[in-house]
Amino acid sequence: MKPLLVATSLSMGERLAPLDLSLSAGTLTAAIGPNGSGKTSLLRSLARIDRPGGAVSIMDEDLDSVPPARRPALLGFLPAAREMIWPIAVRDLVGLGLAQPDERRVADLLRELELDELADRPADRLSTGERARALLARALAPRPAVLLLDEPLSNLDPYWVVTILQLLRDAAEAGAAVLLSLHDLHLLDTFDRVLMLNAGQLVEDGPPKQILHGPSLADTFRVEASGPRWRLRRA
Ligand SMILES: Nc1ncnc2c1ncn2[C@@H]1O[C@H](COP(=O)(O)OP(=O)(O)OP(=O)(O)O)[C@@H](O)[C@H]1O
Repeated sequence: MKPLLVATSLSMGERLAPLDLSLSAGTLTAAIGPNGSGKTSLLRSLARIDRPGGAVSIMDEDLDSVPPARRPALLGFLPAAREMIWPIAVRDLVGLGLAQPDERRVADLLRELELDELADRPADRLSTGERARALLARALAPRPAVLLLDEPLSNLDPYWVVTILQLLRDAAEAGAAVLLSLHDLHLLDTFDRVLMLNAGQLVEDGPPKQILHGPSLADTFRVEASGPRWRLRRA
């Protein structure tokens, strides 16, 4: 099947070495790698933020030239930064993701993410995890073809980690391609595909079992499995 997203010669100066990448409908992909390895740079270059090189198309539409009103249907992006500058109400924040107002969609997401009671609260007065859920709801609102999410599971308690992973699986089953970055390697078996980055290079691309049990994981992360825990890799 033809991929939903096709990126060619994607790059971001010294932060990300040139790479080609495609993402298929119905798939959940995790980008992993040590701090500073290029996960955020990969996601931002795919979303065409920070003046990246190369080209990205979604459903054959070049992201650099789609009209702004078309973009929400193609791409949902969750940045790593969760700070809110404006005291915008949670309900309005979620609605910001939509090209057309849709009160029903906003209400459904507020309920699904248990934000109903916070709907009228300014988003800068939420806890970090509540704000993460509100920002994720904004990204999900237009049901974009591709979701690019920078550490959507950080700051979430276990209930919300499991719930959000299920929501993202539902989005994939409805036809989306989902790519997110994460640090918790114990969650990898939930994914269809794993991209492993190291020093701005894509060093592995494959199913989770292959990456988790492959030789480059310990070299990349400088840790190795020791029962259910990680320990520093032996020299
Ligand atoms: N705005 C920037 N300008 C220049 N270099 C940057 C910028 N942001 C990040 N970098 C550098 O680019 C490299 C990749 O950073 P990036 O944020 O993509 O890594 P990451 O894998 O997302 O890291 P983390 O796990 O710490 O969030 C790092 O060497 C970082 O210092």
